Amino acid sequence: MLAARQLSLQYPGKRLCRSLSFEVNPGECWAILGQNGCGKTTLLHTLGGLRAPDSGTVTIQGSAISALPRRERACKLGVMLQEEPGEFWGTVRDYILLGRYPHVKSLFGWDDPDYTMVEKVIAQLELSQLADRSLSTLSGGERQRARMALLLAQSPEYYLLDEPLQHLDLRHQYLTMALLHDIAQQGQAVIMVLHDIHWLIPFCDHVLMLFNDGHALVGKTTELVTQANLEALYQCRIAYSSMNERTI
Ligand SMILES: Nc1ncnc2c1ncn2[C@@H]1O[C@H](COP(=O)(O)OP(=O)(O)OP(=O)(O)O)[C@@H](O)[C@H]1O
Repeated sequence: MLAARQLSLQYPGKRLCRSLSFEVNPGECWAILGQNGCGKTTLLHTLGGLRAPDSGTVTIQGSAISALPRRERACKLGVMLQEEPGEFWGTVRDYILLGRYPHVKSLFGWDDPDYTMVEKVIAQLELSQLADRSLSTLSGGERQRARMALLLAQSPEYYLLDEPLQHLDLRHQYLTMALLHDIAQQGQAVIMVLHDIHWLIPFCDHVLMLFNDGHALVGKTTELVTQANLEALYQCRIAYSSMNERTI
């Protein structure tokens, strides 16, 4: 389990959360919601060990994330950042292969199962026509699908994703949410920052609502995703009709 205990996060002059405790178990699909600037990315980075908490702890199966060797950490945790630093000059397939890096066993690089896995995720993300193209030539949505494919190739136990639907058209938003839901069903865990509340009820079983004053609501989607809670969270009127169907 990924456990946050008594977590407090802040920047000078801004408290993002205080004494926040929750547990994410294998098989669960979580959404982190809140207004711009409330601290969702900072929280996700802290859960992924990219930032130390100001107080409190984050552990994975009882171990502090910072204590895990890097390769082991990459097998347990996969992080999709909101923005990717740097440029990559290889093909889409080369890029996705990087996801297999923590699993490499041979001194000589990737083995057949790694290549097989990469072809599988290329097909899943509908990237077959683009696999031999330079990554740098892809559109925003195509690149986002390549980033998702890299994470699937990495196949971590816990997926941490910051706005995984950015740049995607409606079809690929749906496919990505269905994919993330399936990943959780298969026994891994998914935690994503989400802005589009329409995907919540069909695909996410847990939710963390982070308010601007640093308090949070944490629990089951079916209990917390109410019109009153959403209006309090986003500070606007919302005509919310829950979309319970997993089809568009
Ligand atoms: N290094 C920093 N120093 C000071 N303040 C920061 C720093 N990084 C982020 N912040 C501030 O902390 C707050 C939380 O930022 P964060 O990126 O976590 O928000 P968010 O909820 O993910 O926002 P968005 O929905 O816009 O992506 C913001 O007000 C941001 O300006």
